[in-house]
Amino acid sequence: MRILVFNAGSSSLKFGVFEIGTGEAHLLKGGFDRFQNGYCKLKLVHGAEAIERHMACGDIGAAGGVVPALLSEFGLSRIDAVGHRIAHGGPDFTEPALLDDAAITAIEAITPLAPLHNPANLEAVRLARALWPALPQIGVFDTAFHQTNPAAATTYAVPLAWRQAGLRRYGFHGTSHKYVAQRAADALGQPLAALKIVSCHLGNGASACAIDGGVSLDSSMGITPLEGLVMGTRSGDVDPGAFGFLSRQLGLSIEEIEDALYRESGLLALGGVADMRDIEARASNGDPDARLAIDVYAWRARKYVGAYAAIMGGIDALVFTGGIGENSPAMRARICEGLEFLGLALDPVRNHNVMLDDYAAPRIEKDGSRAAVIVTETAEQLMIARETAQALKGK
Ligand SMILES: Nc1ncnc2c1ncn2[C@@H]1O[C@H](COP(=O)(O)OP(=O)(O)O)[C@@H](O)[C@H]1O
Ligand SMILES: CC(=O)OP(=O)(O)O
Ligand SMILES: [Mg+2]
Repeated sequence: MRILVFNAGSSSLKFGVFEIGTGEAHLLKGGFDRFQNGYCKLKLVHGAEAIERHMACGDIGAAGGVVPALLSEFGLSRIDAVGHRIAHGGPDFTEPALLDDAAITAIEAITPLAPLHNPANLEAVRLARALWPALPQIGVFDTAFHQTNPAAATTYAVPLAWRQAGLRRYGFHGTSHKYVAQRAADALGQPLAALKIVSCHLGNGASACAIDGGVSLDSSMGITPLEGLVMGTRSGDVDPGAFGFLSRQLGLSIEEIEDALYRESGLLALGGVADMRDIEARASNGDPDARLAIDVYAWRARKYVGAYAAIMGGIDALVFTGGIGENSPAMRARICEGLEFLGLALDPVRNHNVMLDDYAAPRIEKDGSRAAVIVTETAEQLMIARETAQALKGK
């Protein structure tokens, strides 16, 4: 079965074409990012060929519109199904689902809980339904993997009426955390069931996940993808008392505060730009704001690694993935600083020599480090293709 996958993130649109059957083949990989002034960057991988293009697409919607032409350019216009990343599945979408009118209405209803994601995800769904009305469209949810989190992890200590209204923690990036945990187990040559893993998905959005025996135990994201780590434009953890403070001191409304926590916070607020590549370039030129942004980012991430080692009673492997986790040796080193007390020591040379591809998930801990440190590409698109094929097989 040939499956086209759309993965709209908060700063990028990724897509892939897969043949999933008795075997698995990745026929085309693509990613649009760095949207600026009506343009963006497109990276394609087709077999052994890597292609980069400068495209006249100002946003994720416009980028999606280019995909059919790319499929025909590479002779991949015949597809059998479309798989979609949907960030927030709320309480009802706990497994892959056929995206019919009723499902789309239900996902729209959750949109206020993922304002940077669900609208972009749904834009891709609408586009694909218009282009391929006869094909099944399947949604795969970021929140699904975290259903195993115990009540102790998902419960906010707030009034019962609020909890009854649906206020609870969900967790996101589940497709990625699930995939990289298995990659880590493969790299270690050990069964996933025997491992305590802390996975750090550090992209434009970022989250940490405690995975014990292959099961998600806790995620740093909450009812929305705003809680937890510092992100490109999102704050991560903030004292909820900030709402009252900002309302009294600055006269801000809840909508204004929320909007700023999603779109004007994180690296952008601290260092002036949302993209870690730019932050690192500024920091290496001595910019104190960029340096502070890196300090806060690493501190928060390290704090979650320690917390998750504590709730699992140890850590066998720390896994880095996502654009920053995969590509920034400096950030990996900063996060691992001082974690020797957990039996985790990074090897600086291995950390700097990481080369990633579909097959490599290198170990970068020092010889003798009790806990492993592993870097791996994530493969949300592949996971979505697998789950789409699986869902359709059951039909
Ligand atoms: N070589 C690199 N060094 C540091 N950061 C990088 C590098 N390449 C990508 N990144 C960062 O990865 C982040 C985007 O991650 P990605 O996983 O692609 O995003 P999304 O959450 O939209 O899927 C950006 O902050 C970007 O700067
Ligand atoms: C949930 C989330 O933050 O996703 P992304 O990293 O793609 O923005
Ligand atoms: Mg992403």
